[in-house]
Amino acid sequence: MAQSKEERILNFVLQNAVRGDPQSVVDTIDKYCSQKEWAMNVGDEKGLILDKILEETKPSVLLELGTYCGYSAVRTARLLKPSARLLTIEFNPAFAAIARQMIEFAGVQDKVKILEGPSETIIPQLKKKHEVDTLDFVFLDHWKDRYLPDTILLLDHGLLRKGSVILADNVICPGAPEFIKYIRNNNSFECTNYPSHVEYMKVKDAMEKAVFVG
Ligand SMILES: O=C(NC/C=C/[C@H]1OC[C@H](O)[C@@H]1O)c1cc([N+](=O)[O-])cc(O)c1O
Ligand SMILES: [Mg+2]
Repeated sequence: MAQSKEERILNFVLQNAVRGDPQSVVDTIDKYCSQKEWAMNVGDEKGLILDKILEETKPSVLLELGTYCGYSAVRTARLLKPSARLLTIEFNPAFAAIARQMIEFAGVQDKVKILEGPSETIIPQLKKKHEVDTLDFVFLDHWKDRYLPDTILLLDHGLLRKGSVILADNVICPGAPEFIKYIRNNNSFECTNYPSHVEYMKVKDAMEKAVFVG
């Protein structure tokens, strides 16, 4: 069977990064995806915005939607305190398998748990099945037309508390217009836009931070 792009990215990491060193895994994926094959990781430029917001928020319980190869899970986990936990939801089994190996190679498997399946099924299970009370930080990077329905699911299931931070990737490209319209017009959220570029490209993109104020 021909190798997938995601398998090529993983193999490049296994052969060129340092086992147990999450920064080297992040840098190696960025090197491959900027020089050899583009892939939809949040990347180095928007990754620095993610880093800054994580360092400001100091979250203990985090949720990511859209694991893909595990780039942002590794990038996030490298900044978390030892007791913090990241749950990351991935719909595609092939991507989940790549991400699992990426996360283990980086040595952050004790902080990261991949939940395989559709976000609309898993979000309602977070409290009872995954022992979540409320979420401190949510990173939206999955299908862009799921940003709004999944944000509403988080609210409906009492998963946000005063101060919970939602950070959304790609609010310009590919764009999440319904999500942006809703979140910027909802007084329960305080929004901040962070202009940037699509990973590894000169195309304009942005991230949106929405703090739940209750
Ligand atoms: O579609 C994008 N993301 C969709 C991600 C989908 C992931 O979540 C579920 C699916 O199995 C995949 O792992 C995307 C697309 C571009 N792009 O420039 O086309 C840039 C990005 O940062 C993106 O996140
Ligand atoms: Mg993205």
